[in-house]
Amino acid sequence: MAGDKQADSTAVPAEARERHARLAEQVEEHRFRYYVKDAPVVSDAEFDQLLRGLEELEEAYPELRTPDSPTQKVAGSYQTEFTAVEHRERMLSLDNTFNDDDLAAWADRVARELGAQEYHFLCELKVDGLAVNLTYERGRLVRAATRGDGRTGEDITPNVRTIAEIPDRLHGDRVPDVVEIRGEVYFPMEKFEELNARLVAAGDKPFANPRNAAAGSLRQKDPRVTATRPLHMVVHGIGALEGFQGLNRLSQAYDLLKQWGLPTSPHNRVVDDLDGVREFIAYYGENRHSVEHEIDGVVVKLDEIPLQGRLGSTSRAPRWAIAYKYAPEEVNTKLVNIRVGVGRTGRVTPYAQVEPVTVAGSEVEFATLHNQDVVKAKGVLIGDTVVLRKAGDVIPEILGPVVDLRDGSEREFVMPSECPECGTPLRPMKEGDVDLRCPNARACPAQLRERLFYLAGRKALDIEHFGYVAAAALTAPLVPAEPPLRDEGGLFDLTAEQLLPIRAYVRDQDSGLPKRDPKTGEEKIATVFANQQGEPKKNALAMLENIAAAKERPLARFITGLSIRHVGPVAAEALAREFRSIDRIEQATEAELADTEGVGPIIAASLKEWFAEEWHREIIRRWRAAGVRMEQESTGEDEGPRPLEGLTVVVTGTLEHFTRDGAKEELQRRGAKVTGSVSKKTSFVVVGDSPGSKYDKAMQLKVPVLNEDGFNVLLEQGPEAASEAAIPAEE
Ligand SMILES: NC(=O)c1ccc[n+]([C@@H]2O[C@H](COP(=O)([O-])OP(=O)(O)OC[C@H]3O[C@@H](n4cnc5c(N)ncnc54)[C@H](O)[C@@H]3O)[C@@H](O)[C@H]2O)c1
Ligand SMILES: [Zn+2]
Repeated sequence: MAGDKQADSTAVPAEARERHARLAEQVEEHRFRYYVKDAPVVSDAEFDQLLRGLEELEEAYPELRTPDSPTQKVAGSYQTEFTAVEHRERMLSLDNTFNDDDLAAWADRVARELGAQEYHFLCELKVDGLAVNLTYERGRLVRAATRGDGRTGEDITPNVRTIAEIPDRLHGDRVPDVVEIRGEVYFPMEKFEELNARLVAAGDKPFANPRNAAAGSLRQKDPRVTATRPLHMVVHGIGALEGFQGLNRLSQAYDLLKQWGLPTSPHNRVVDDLDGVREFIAYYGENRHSVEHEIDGVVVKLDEIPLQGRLGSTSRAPRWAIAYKYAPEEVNTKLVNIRVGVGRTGRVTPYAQVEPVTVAGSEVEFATLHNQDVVKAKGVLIGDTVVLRKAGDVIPEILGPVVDLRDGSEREFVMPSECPECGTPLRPMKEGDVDLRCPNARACPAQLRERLFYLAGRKALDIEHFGYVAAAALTAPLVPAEPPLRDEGGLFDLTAEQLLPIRAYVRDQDSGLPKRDPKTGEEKIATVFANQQGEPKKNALAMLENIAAAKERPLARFITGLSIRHVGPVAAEALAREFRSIDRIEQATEAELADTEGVGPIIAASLKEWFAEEWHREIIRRWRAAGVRMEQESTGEDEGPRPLEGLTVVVTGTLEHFTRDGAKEELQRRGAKVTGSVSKKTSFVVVGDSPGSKYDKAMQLKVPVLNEDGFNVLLEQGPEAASEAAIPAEE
């Protein structure tokens, strides 16, 4: 074999030639799975890597760059179930860059080619969907096709007709004889989970991600199926154009497309130079998820259409445009196991343990699965290769399984019936709840650990040097047998002597599991608070000091730290503002709690339930005995007169000079009570723009209504003057 190749008169080593052939075959195979089956088995990043491998070989050995190399073609041409149709004008792909240097090199090339000509860059979002070509003749949609190999695509006209935002007829009288419109059909991320759930329930294969869902939904034999899918389109180019003159700028052409009724993108921007492009790239890098569709990058185009022609195209991509790709947010990895974790309110949630992968800059080993219904709906099996997505700061999630890689060894997840940490049978809190809970709230080591960690965390008491490992060590040590904390009550009584003997598992905060030594595989156990001489570690002393200092934290932080269901920092603030001490919250009636703005009936009921538990009240007593006040500090500014004492005010709608919270604060500072619903007892309703039903209710009940001017009168001159400034009730 090797001999044969050497006999070949070429300079390409046999090994390189073989590697090229192998890679080319792989690329073709993956393209087939991606473009025809709508079910790729590798991530885009892995695919791009293979393609780059080919390109690098061809750089080194240009002879390998034959016209039928996958690097020279737009995808491939395949036999499919659809009728083949020729595009009038070729549909091209785009050259990619992944960094600023390559982008600058492209811009330099453009500058060199165009010399002294003036030109602009048109920045667009790179929509992650599938490319479609719409042909309109005399304003009527006559054909829609996929890109195919760029010359010949698949006829999907009946399918495309089911997409509501694609017009059957172009509006206006100035429409061309013939125009090809290029764009991207996409599937909205927020509908994706629902679709997979439906498919799985019907026994069909789920999609691995929204892009495949778009392609798979559009490329249906039966257009009635397509019609049930929430597909959308964004147009981003023009192909053939007949009987129409005078298009000079692509950005202006888009305005025209918009007038014709086509769905153009609201995000396009024309900029003068590369710095403008960089700004656009940076902006959408930050705001990638504020857009209605998934994007995988930015497309930069030369805006001047005649100059585009001067730069021309290669066999696969225009030279006048370039795609800048963002770091991928999706990777493929193996779903090693599905475990369940117990949260601080006892909620038991399945989570995925995957083979560790790096995505969006961080290593991921765990992904959320929410509850057992979500696991079912996603159609994932333990052992599957899955598509994992990590978008920005959001917790990593699993999009879907790569069904085509199953080998039969995968197994279904079964929700355990008992708490993994305390063995208590799990049950829903209320009938009909999807979530299962461990009802052993007080003694379940997982719940106690999580509650304590939250109590010491940023949102609550913010105790430095009190992390997850400490929370676990204090509540469930291996030594001593009796843990220093049986619940949160003893937090402020901890002493150095209690800490010193503690030996405990070093637990991982994401999974709650003991960490393992990477070398031996054994679970890590540590003397958490003492050094080798048996003296307290610096951190341990600092922790104790910080615990003592935390006694002075504002009331709201204590309320937050109690892990009362539904009571987060916002509700805690509202409660602290209104009631000013933990005792008054305990003594308040459910109705009084519910009537507090920012609280409402669900939280009110939850508070009542919480205070009904004896051991909960004991926590408060012990904290108080340790010197914690849990009362709202009166600051200097709060000491002022309280001219609005006794009034109950509702604020609704948008005010011009106050935020809603700002308005509330002004009222409360003057002693008024602010509530969320209008009743006969309401003294005033302050209305801004678009006030809605509360305004109607106030009018109905003849409660005085104040606009922003009236509100200022109330703040500055008091209730009597405000009554006169009220909007008269309609008769
Ligand atoms: N995972 C796999 O197995 C697999 C296989 C094949 C291809 N792929 C992926 O498909 C992509 C390659 O496809 P490609 O050759 O179409 O290149 P591309 O997707 O990188 O770029 C070209 C396409 O971008 C689209 N596009 C989106 N927004 C646009 C805009 N504003 N202006 C112009 N065009 C816009 C157009 O449809 C155009 O055809 C890569 O992301 C690759 O990873 C993946
Ligand atoms: Zn438990």
